[in-house]
Amino acid sequence: MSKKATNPRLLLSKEDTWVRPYFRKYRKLLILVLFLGLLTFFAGSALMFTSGFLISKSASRPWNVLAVYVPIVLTRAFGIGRPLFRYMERLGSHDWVLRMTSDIRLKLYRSLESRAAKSKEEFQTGSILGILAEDIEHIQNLYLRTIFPTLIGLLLYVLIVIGFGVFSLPFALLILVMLGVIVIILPLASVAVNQARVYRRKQERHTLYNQLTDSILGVGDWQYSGRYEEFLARYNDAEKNVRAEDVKLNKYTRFQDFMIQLVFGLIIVAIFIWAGTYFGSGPKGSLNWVAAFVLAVFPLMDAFSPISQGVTELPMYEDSAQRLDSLPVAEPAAAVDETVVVDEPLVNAEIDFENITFSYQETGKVIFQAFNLHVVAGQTLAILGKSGIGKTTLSKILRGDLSPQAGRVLINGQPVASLGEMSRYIGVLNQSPHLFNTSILNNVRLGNLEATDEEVLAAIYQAGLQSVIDKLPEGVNTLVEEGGKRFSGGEQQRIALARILLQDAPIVIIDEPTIGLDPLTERALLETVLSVLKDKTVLWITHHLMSIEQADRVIFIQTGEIIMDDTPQELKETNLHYQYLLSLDYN
Ligand SMILES: Nc1ncnc2c1ncn2[C@@H]1O[C@H](COP(=O)(O)OP(=O)(O)OP(=O)(O)O)[C@@H](O)[C@H]1O
Repeated sequence: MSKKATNPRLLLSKEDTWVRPYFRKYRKLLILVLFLGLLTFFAGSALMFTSGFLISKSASRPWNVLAVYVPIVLTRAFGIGRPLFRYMERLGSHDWVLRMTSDIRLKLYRSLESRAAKSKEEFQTGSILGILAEDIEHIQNLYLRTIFPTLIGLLLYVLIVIGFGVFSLPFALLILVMLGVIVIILPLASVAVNQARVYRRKQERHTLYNQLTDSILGVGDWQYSGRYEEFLARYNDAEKNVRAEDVKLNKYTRFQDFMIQLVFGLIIVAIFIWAGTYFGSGPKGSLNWVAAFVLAVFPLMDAFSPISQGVTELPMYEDSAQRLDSLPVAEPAAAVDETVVVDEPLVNAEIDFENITFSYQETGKVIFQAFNLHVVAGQTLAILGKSGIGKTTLSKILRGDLSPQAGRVLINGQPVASLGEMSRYIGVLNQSPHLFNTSILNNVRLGNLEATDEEVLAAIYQAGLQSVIDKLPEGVNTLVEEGGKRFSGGEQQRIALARILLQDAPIVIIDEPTIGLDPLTERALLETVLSVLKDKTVLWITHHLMSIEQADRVIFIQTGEIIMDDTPQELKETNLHYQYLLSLDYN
């Protein structure tokens, strides 16, 4: 968590970069929404006012038809106006919220994408799901349930007090106090009582998300180890905590609603008495105003009652804002003039690692120290080395997912950082490519969304999937099912390979895609992969030496240095260590 995340009052403070900026950005729409909100309540109140007047007037035998005709027209006008304004206000406020959510989602995506490789390590899947599912929705609700109703309620509060002030100052003061209980005292009391509770509930929900996703991702292992019951019990316990907080909060909400209704009842009685005395002392017909005033107050209840609930939820929004704020700030894209824009597809790409020094911040362990490597364009380079020596780290440095503390990485003489979108340059075939729950065709098309069906099919067949597809009743339109489980490991890798072929990047990193495959499937897959990628620059990270003779060059990394570097044929003849590795692999 960043330092900012511990700031107790982040929401809407100057440091808040997730909520506050949108106030300014869409302020005109905000003003319009507030105005329409006010008009809605005004029309509702005026409707009841004119209706009350009309009923009373009609009952007192009006001396002139115009005395009822005008209120009838007004009743109609306000009756139509109220839903119309409400509709427009809803339209406006949701438009505002959707615009803002879309901005926030984009910002969130950029933030996670800019450090895609790191985000996965820094944030648990559950946290990210929590942010996507809950926090953004909370921020939406912050506007719809708290900010808009509170602002409209406060504005109405002021207007009503001023309105009564026109007739009678003492009564306006009484209304100021009584409505103040609903608009100010009850919300503050609710925050004081529930703040910690709302915050705790949010935290517990978040823990629940983390636990649940973590456990579900490993549900198989829970079952295999015979501890499924324990898993369920743990989850139920965590959920029970959340529910216990919910029950307490609901209890308080019911009490609060009761208090609001009670105070409102008192306000109505007060207005009834005041209007009776105030207008009753005039000429006879003046009593007509009593019903008008009393009825006009009823619709206003809808304006004031949501304030307490909305304000109570503030700590929850605060927590969401803090969590969003703890996300990495998206690294700004390199300025266009510094970015090398390549319009033509790159065919050849050579790679240079120059004096790379790298250690993971978390452990401080130095993985590379002044590491140098030049890879010729079109070369297939096999990278060997003990587990944990840094082979995958090297590929991440090449992709720019990790930045070295010293040195630089060049592709065709250009620093990787200045190249912009890396998928134009590098494709990756790793141990577990993700297949989405859609057709084979769509999964492969991900490599290049512009590709025609013919191009997609060509890539599929090149990846050696013809015989697999032929057996499927729906051919390339067959769904791969979640995570690709409709297909075997080797077949999934071939689908991923087709995707890479379609992507047509000049460099491909192959990071042990054959793990878990039987030797025959492994050999067949490697043969396809290496032959279809033979014109590209390939960095092939491997433990197995199967098919290694197809590489142009083999290097062996040990404690951050290259201790072996030659063609596989030369190494086989001259290098004892390599011969030993070969003997291990083939025995
Ligand atoms: N995010 C990380 N934070 C801290 N240390 C890490 C991180 N990722 C990897 N490491 C460590 O860095 C070292 C190199 O890891 P890397 O995955 O690059 O090794 P590798 O050679 O590809 O291993 P393998 O062949 O087993 O896949 C390991 O000791 C690993 O524990």
